[in-house]
Amino acid sequence: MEMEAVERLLEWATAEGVILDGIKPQHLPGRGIGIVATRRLRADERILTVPTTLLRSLETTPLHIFAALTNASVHAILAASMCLETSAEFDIWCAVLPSREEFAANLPICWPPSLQALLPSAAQAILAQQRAKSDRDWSAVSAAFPDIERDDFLYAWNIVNSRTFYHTTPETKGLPRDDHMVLQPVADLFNHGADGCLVSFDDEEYVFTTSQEHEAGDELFIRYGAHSNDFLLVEYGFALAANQWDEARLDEYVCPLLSESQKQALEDRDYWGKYTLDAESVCYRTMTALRLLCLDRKRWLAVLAGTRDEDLDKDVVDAKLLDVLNNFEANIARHIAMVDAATDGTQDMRDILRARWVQMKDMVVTAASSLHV
Ligand SMILES: C[S@@+](CC[C@H](N)C(=O)[O-])C[C@H]1O[C@@H](n2cnc3c(N)ncnc32)[C@H](O)[C@@H]1O
Repeated sequence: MEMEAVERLLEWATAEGVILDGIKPQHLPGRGIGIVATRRLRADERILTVPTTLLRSLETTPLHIFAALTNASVHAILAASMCLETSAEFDIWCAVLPSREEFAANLPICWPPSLQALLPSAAQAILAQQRAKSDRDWSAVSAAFPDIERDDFLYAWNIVNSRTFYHTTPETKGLPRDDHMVLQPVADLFNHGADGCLVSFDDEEYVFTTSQEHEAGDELFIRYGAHSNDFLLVEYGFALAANQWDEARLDEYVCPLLSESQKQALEDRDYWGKYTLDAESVCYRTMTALRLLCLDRKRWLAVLAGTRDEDLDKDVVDAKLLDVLNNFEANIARHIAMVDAATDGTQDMRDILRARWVQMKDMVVTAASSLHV
């Protein structure tokens, strides 16, 4: 995309009251457009202000669209409204949005099913939910607006999915949390990072403020949420190389080891499932389940009650954990081999997929090497 499109967007946006102070959009390799500092910035500087009048929300949706979709989600309404909009102003905004080809390459929802099937199970679960939501929204919109093409709707739906901001007004406050969303120009060019700028809004404006100092040329981020890489990959089409919120699910390796009665004991105490591994270690739930495989019930309960020191059984539980991690690693190796053998989709898709499995392998290897078994 040419830079003139960004220049035109800025010209229009500033004429409409958007204020950029010390920042500008810039093409960044591998991240599309992002926001960079044009000068040294202090912490607590207001760098971007977007007037509420420029937000695309439920309230600014033309009445006939809103009225035809009364039971649909705000996500569906915003996407339908994008499909039906014909103003020249909106064209200026759309010119900087990611292309359909970029979405097709990056977003798993657009991939061939054979590649989707090679996603880690946590990502597949997120994808299934996303698809259910988009199918529901498409049913509502196609019934109300039969002239909207499915491909156009899905493109708009993905734009809304990957670029909206949390926002409420007294009128929208009562809606479900998922419906508290608005689109806004320029602000939607911030990429995601852990140390993001601060965001806030009131009736008049949406405001972005630095949370720390930045040098000129630094990219500025906002935090989309405390998301794992599986979530980022499915919802936004990228994963971070270093992600403090990354995690992998261990359920498929832990649950089959437990008998019915052990499962019941865990369920009774709310320790069944949701076993996770993060960049540093496995969660307490996992250790509790694995401990049940190693100890008799009396001792296991004593650890839970705090009357038996959990370190007493550390070696034997760690050995069980190592078995689990080794099984996981073997499964990762199988998936990497399947991705390498795959011919469906594009090389970009397969590279994204492979990179995700390699990240998981790194997590498993790090966790295994910290065990002294
Ligand atoms: C709200 S938009 C941000 C602006 C976007 N880069 C653009 O060119 O329009 C969200 C999209 O930006 C990209 N993105 C955001 N943060 C990223 C990051 N840390 N690394 C790579 N891509 C990122 C993803 O494609 C994501 O779907």
